[in-house]
Amino acid sequence: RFIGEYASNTNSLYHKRLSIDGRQLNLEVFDPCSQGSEARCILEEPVDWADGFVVVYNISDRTSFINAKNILRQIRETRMENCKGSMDVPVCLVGNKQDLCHARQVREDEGRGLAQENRCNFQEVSAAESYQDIANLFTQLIRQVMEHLKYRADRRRYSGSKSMAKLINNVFGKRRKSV
Ligand SMILES: Nc1nc2c(ncn2[C@@H]2O[C@H](COP(=O)(O)OP(=O)(O)OP(=O)(O)O)[C@@H](O)[C@H]2O)c(=O)[nH]1
Repeated sequence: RFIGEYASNTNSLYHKRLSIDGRQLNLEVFDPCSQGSEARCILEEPVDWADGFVVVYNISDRTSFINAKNILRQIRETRMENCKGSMDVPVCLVGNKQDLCHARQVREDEGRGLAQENRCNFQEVSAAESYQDIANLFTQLIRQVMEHLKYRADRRRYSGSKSMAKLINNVFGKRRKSV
């Protein structure tokens, strides 16, 4: 549901239970209060705990696009510190307020280009006009998040079994020597 007017100058955490592909999920959406003046917007804290990100700008406000660019850089830097070359945490860049395209300040191809540079998904939407597009966008991101978490768990299992194989080799090696 689109709420036209509301106070939104604090960090907000939203909870939702939902079912995707037969799996029951508890979704937590943290909407951080971004800080900074003009085109120097950054998040208050690094968001290294998040499983996925939705970065939103307003297509009729170039400053918000520059802010989104800064936030994407911040996410990328946090990802590089934490992921160490593993598959990226999913990010979706969203150009909102498509209904205001008569006052457009950011071209669609600029948004798409920024998304490509940051290896993330991209979509233009109008939260005011289409609830369904936003719902689909979240569903798509959550599917990617689940894939990403599975990938990380498989990697951990694989490196765990490699260490086990090493351990077994060492033990046998020692035994052979002592026989
Ligand atoms: N025309 C139009 N207005 C929108 C749309 N989405 C949000 N708005 C309006 O834009 C204003 C800002 O929306 P917010 O959701 O507070 O945006 P925000 O980026 O979280 O703003 P901050 O809380 O300042 O960070 C509100 O008045 C919304 O009603 C849209 O798709 N079209």
